[in-house]
Amino acid sequence: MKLNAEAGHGLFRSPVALEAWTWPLREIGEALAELSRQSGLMTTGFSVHIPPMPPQTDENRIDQWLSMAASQCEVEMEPVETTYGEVVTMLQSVAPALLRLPDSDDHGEGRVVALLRSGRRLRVIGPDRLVYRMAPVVLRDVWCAAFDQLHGPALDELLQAAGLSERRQTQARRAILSAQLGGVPMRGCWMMRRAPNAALFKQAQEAGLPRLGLLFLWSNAAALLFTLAGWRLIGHAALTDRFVAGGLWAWALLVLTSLIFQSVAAMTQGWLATGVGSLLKRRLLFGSLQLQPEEMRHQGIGQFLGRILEIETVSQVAATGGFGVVLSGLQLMAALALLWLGAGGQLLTLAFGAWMGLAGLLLWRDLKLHEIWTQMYRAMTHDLVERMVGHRTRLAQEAPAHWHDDEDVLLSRYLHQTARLDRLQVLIEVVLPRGWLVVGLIGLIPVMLGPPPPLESLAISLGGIMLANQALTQLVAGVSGLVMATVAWKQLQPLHQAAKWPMASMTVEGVRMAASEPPAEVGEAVIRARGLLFRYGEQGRYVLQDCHLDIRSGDRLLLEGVSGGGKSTLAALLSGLRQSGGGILLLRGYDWSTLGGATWRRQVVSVPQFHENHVFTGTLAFNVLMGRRWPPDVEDMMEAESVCQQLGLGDLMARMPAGMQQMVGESGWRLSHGERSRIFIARALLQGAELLILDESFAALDPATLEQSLSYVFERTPTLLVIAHP
Ligand SMILES: Nc1ncnc2c1ncn2[C@@H]1O[C@H](COP(=O)(O)OP(=O)(O)OP(=O)(O)O)[C@@H](O)[C@H]1O
Repeated sequence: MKLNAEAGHGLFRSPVALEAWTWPLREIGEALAELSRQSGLMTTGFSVHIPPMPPQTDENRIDQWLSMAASQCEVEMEPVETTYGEVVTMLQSVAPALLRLPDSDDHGEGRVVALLRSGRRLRVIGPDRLVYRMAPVVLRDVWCAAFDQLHGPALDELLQAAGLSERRQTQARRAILSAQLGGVPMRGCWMMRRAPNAALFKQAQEAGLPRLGLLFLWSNAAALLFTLAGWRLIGHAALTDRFVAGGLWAWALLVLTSLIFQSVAAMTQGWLATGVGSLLKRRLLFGSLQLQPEEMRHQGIGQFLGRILEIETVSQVAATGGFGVVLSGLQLMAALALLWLGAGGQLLTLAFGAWMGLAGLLLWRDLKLHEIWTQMYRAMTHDLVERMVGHRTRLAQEAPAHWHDDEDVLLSRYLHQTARLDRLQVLIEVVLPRGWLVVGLIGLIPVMLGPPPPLESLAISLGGIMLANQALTQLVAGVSGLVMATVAWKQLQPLHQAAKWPMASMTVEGVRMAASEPPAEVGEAVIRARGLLFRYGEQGRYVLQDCHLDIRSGDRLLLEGVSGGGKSTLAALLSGLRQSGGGILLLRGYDWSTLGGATWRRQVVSVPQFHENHVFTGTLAFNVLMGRRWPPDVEDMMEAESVCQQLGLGDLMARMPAGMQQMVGESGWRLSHGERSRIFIARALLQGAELLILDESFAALDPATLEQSLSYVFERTPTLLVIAHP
């Protein structure tokens, strides 16, 4: 197949075969590595080689392979969906991206396009690492070829019969197909982004923040310079008593130019604030998702909530405080220059330097007091949330007279600290800027006592004193904001640090195994455990000791034992939610570090006990299809509905007005204990794992529903381990 792509950077312009600028599907990992290199998103010098993907067409597995390849290349691939009618618009903005073409080439194998640049001319990277340029419609035609071929022939006949020229026919064909198929969803595109755990500065660079910062600095400096020039002009005219029309025009022009620069600075400030805010939020949200559930529990929900609230402080106050400080820095420099040039000379400049030193000391003290105050404030939020969560226990356990004792102590300490902080704030916000005016005027007294200075240099000194006062006011406001943001940032450190951890562990071997190995044959070893050891914490007693276990494909096992005997702990080890403290644990012959956590957890799925599991606020479909690619396609939805029906949830779905799209969870449709436990089972079944572990999942079901659900689970699961009490 030949298409009108141009090779190189315009070196030659002959039509190039499709095979030259598209990659075989099995080399999708290599295409991704090359794309991340050429787009500049991968910064490490060494070359990454991703082995060929085992042959397959399953979208989920291709997704998995891509995620693995992306994690090796410091990027993240996000699936993008569009519609037939919007393909060209999407291609013009989606790069860097990978596009999977329908399996229609001569070898019956799918192909992939590595889209490097979007715009009016697309640039794609071929397997020879050369860049090819083409119009968006060329790629559109290739991507949509399957649809066009389906509907095209009948249309072509009609257009030929209409007697249109060839060019008009092509245009009319595209327009009619767009109108007919405009809403048809198009999948198979993945947008490439820098991984959220990449260095913060790199992400800021990508968002163009340093450039915006420079523009902000530059426009403010220019605005200040033009304002000072305006003052100079008008001051000179006033002192020499020489007002001329030309001078007034020049002054108006200077003021107008300064206004223009101020507007640019204000606009840039807005863009910067939004950019910094969204960057921080994205980063910290990613960090919070990286935390282990155990860690969150250890910190408590109150501490966690307090931290989340701090995100808002950092993103809002850091930006506004930062702008204030930058602006005041510029004004301070200008004020120092004026003070030096004016009648006050060295003495006044030194006095201002000393005053700045005092300001620095007070602001440092402010930072320290603020830190203590924020810790108290967060401890109170933590305490309040914990008390709200456990208020019934408190009502039952404590005498009414003592219900609020601890709160009173916390509150009085907090108020004491607040009063100290308020006193310091008065000093900083009121005394510091106004006090300087007094000091500045006193600094001029020696000048006034000597021979009278020229009026112009006296005016410059006065201008310098006023400007320094303005700069101090600005500085105080800016630094106060920065102090708050610094303290909040310290609170957010655990989230920020967590955002630097490597993403969900995916190894080449693990993904290759998941993508290529056929399901285990009946009787083949799935799990092999030898001498497993486990205890909670460093000091606790061993919950599992010298544990041996073999699970083979096709097994239906029942695990019974005394309460607290370690059954759920074993399930957590087998499903990769916890790591054993010793012994050997193999999944189909591979250990944890070879397979990587992501593959392990896909192969063994566990439904934990009721209190450890969650129905999320979202649709029923979302809750049962969480283990699959989202958004789901029609087949996923049909399968999910059928699984729910088979687990006896048909009645519930019939009662729900929106069926599978009904909102469930905290604020949605209320579900019974038994309904929730079957939603958990459906979620696990739909993940299609090799081994399913059900931990007391049937406890809330009546005998008939239990039998129906159990026989369906038997039917669908290759290997099953059920934990139950006798
Ligand atoms: N997160 C944890 N931190 C510390 N100890 C724990 C933790 N989870 C469980 N344990 C302890 O480990 C032991 C085994 O608990 P596990 O939940 O595995 O038992 P089980 O056999 O599943 O019990 P049951 O049949 O009552 O559900 C118990 O003594 C329990 O107190």
